[in-house]
Amino acid sequence: MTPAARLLAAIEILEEADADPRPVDRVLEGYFRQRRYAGSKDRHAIRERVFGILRRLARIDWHLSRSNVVERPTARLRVLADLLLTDELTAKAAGELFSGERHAPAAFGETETRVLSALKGATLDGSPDMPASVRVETPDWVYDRLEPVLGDDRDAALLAMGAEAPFDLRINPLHKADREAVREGLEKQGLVTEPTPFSPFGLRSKERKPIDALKLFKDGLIEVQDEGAQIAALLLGAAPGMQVADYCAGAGGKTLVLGGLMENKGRVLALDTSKGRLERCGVRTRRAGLHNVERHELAEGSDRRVKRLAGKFDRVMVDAPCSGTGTWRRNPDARWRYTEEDLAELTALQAVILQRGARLVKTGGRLAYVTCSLLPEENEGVVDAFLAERGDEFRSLDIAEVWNETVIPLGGGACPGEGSRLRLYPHRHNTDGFFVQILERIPAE
Ligand SMILES: C[S@@+](CC[C@H](N)C(=O)[O-])C[C@H]1O[C@@H](n2cnc3c(N)ncnc32)[C@H](O)[C@@H]1O
Repeated sequence: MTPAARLLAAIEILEEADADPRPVDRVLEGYFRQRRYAGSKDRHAIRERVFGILRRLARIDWHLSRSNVVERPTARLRVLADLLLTDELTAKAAGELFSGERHAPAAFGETETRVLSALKGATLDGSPDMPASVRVETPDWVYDRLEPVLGDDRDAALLAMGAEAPFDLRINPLHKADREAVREGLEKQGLVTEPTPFSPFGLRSKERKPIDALKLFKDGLIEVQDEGAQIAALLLGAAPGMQVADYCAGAGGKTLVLGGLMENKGRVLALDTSKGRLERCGVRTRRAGLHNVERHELAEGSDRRVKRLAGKFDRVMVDAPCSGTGTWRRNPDARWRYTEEDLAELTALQAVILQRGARLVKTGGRLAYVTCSLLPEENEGVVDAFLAERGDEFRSLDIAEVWNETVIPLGGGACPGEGSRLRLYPHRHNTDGFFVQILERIPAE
């Protein structure tokens, strides 16, 4: 494909993504499935442009709105503005790409020509009057809420959220494979990795590569998983012989860690409301060689089976649905998916889910509340409200103690958590943003 054809593809994908509620990754997959002629270099360049524009969206739109020419930016205008502001192309060079020839974007219309002259000489980050929240690509309602948790670190955290995430893999704990041997095996397949600093099962690559065709993957030895998610799962302390519930198991990212640590002894009950995700969880647990994972699709409202299981579990993971503000590195479009109004709905759901998960914990058992959100409302807000109501039954554990007693030692020196809470951030830990708090059902005197 020519550079102009790649730009046309980026415009089409951005248009589709605007009208499609699915994550942009899925839109890209669908687009390329219908265009098999696009080679790997084309796909890479198109993905870079689309993801790059999404990572720069607030700044691009700010420049466009300041031009006073357009009310609502279109995909074409965003691509054009990106060429001028980021690639710093001249109007003439941009015009050569928007040539209107076959497979190239149509030639500029009147509005676009006016935008070209309004943006002349401007660069993406070169305007001192750009508001701070725009500079770090964050909706105002999120930016304001992060001040109390991140203080002076807020902009550094959000800028780190704008970078591409490293490609983290996890070795299956069940196989007790030597991490170095797996690392060497991957290197022979052309994937260079290094051990992650905290998780003893993690390997990290700077390069993102499909692993589905690798024997190590097909044999269930490796999976893709951010190191932060690995840490969150490890901190629950699942061990052989335990009864463990994974509430909100989804496609089983954390289930696989819990089941692997339990060496197929005891039981993991994977619960979720999504049938499709639980099916994917089944495929993954089979590939991982786990026989002790049972899956159950939760009924809407209160679930009869879960009710009967009250007080039966040694460990319960509540990996609650959330705004995903901690995952913006890999889902740049997620920044703009949720609104302030959605937050109230999410926190109400999280409170209900925490209550339901808590019901399953036996006396002396543990409950992990985990989100991949940075927002205090979804994290300590939910746990504090729960403890205010049920503080006579549950107490928070000191996160450093939990970290230190984790059966499989975590690396990276001292626990980066404080008090009862662990917060992981890309700018400090090079993980996605995560929140973890571990509660214990108070044993009888
Ligand atoms: C953060 S994701 C879980 C990710 C998963 N634990 C992993 O590690 O791959 C949250 C999950 O909550 C599920 N969910 C949404 N509403 C729920 C509810 N009311 N009860 C239980 N699960 C729910 C979603 O289907 C989604 O799979």
